Amino acid sequence: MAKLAVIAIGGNSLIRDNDHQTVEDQYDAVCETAKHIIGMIDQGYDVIVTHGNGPQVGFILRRSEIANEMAGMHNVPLVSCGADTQGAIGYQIQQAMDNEFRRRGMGKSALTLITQVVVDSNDPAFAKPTKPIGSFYTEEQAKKIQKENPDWVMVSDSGRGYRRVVASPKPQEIVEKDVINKLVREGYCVVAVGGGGIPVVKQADGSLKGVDAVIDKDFASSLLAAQIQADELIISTGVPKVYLNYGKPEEKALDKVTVGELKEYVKQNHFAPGSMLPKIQAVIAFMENGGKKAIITNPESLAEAVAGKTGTHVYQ
Ligand SMILES: Nc1ncnc2c1ncn2[C@@H]1O[C@H](COP(=O)(O)OP(=O)(O)O)[C@@H](O)[C@H]1O
Ligand SMILES: NC(=O)OP(=O)(O)O
Repeated sequence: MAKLAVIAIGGNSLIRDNDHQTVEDQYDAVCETAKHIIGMIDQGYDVIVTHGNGPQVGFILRRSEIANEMAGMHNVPLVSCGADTQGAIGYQIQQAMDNEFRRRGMGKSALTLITQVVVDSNDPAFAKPTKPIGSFYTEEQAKKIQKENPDWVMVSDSGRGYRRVVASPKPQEIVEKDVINKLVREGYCVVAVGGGGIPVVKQADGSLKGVDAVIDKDFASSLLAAQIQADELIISTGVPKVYLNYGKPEEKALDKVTVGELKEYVKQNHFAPGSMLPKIQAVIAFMENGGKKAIITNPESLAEAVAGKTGTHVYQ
């Protein structure tokens, strides 16, 4: 029987560097990633592909703001920018997967599901933005931008530059989880929970309403994986493995690690907040909610990682 994996692709891992940020560059990265995901499917996996949107949602929001400042165009609310990324990135992944399925005569197809994710309107995250979006800026650029936009909150993003941050409430419920579960178990490759899902709150009468925020896609993917009892949560990001003392001379790769050991390493501050820490927290949450195994690796190592040859493997 096929194993069911939720595989979460980082928004940053779809953008190779500052010189490769166009939609076409991103599609090239998506096509590469699709080949690696198919390398997993070949090994007997059914997959739900989830993806980030940090850079992309920030680009769309900034375009809207500039169009508003320069041409008086209406602003696009952040929640709609997030929904736009779900469609645009989902379209690219769906097309790339389908082209590859067809090329290899695999008789499978991919489809993208608009996914809403319920958050708590009283989540303290609304008062304390933490989710980096959009471009990376140098310290000098960040100071200038902050002066021009006093309402922005900017932080240093894991030593990679300065970025604008927005509210990132915790996901509580994946609204479309039953249909996602049904479709993947029928054999579709389902693209869902894009950008962590479109954040919505439940109103008194039970109706849903969008809110301006960006949900962490690793937390949302972890919740989805636990709720549909996926066998594995796989997080695909910019590094082949997780490291202790990352970026220091005594850096050490983690090959196999237990949840208990990971919790100890979190206490020892081995994982940067805003980048690796949320991934580790998402993996711990999945494992504590009944998950059997999680892997963290980069897109090009996916097939080798599920074969046990690389990546960081997390066990109970
Ligand atoms: N301990 C660590 N081990 C490995 N990578 C780390 C660690 N701490 C921070 N990182 C950084 O976190 C990055 C992943 O976070 P990020 O780029 O924000 O994710 P995403 O791929 O979801 O966009 C890695 O590429 C690496 O630069
Ligand atoms: N929404 C989200 O978590 O995006 P990134 O993976 O790009 O940070």
